[in-house]
Amino acid sequence: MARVKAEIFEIIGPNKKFEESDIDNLPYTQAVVKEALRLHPPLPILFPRRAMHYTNFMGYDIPEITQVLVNVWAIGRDPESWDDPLDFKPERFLNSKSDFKGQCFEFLPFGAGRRMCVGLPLGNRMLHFVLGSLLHESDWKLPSNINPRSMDMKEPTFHWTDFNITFLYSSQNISGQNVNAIKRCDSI
Ligand code: HEM
Repeated sequence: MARVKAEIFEIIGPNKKFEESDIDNLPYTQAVVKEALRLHPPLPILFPRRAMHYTNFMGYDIPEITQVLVNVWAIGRDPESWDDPLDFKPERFLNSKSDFKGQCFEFLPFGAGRRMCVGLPLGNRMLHFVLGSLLHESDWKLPSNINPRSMDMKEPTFHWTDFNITFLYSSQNISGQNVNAIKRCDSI
């Protein structure tokens, strides 16, 4: 928080209001927003997709009419893609090409493909604008009797190994399909 504040004060100064046009000049603030979205994507599982026909994807058989759920929450914490995945380290996004425009498959807080979030430009701007304005206008402190280390910031959710992609079957499909032929996709 101190580093974001320092960056905002250096670029904007104490008297001017935070404006959307300032966002492009705040790389560390952008990295903080990305790191928050990596660890805490507001939509942890993307909207379901359905395979229109049989396909083989990276060696995995996906029968027709399979619903595919992409677990963005787990992908964002996958140790194969991220160093120290559970640590909040915005620096990992500085000088990195990793972005959430749907091309970096290890980082998909707005989804990807045809059904990716149409509100990305607005959502992205608002996150920076709200965070930036709150930090620019006010000093934030915990009450004196609260210790940051003792605060429970855990989310009541599953462990990353539970699944990265799950295949569900409609009842009409189960009867006709060899379910055993379908492998679990642990990493994408
Ligand atoms: C931090 C802000 C936001 C995040 C993280 C977010 C995330 C997402 C995600 C993950 C999806 C599903 C994409 C997929 O399945 O590939 C989605 C879809 C969608 N989002 Fe957002 N969203 C945000 C803000 C917004 C805003 C501000 C709007 C509208 C003003 C919006 C409108 C939509 C719509 C309409 C869809 C459905 C698109 C479709 O099915 O074709 N989102 N969003």
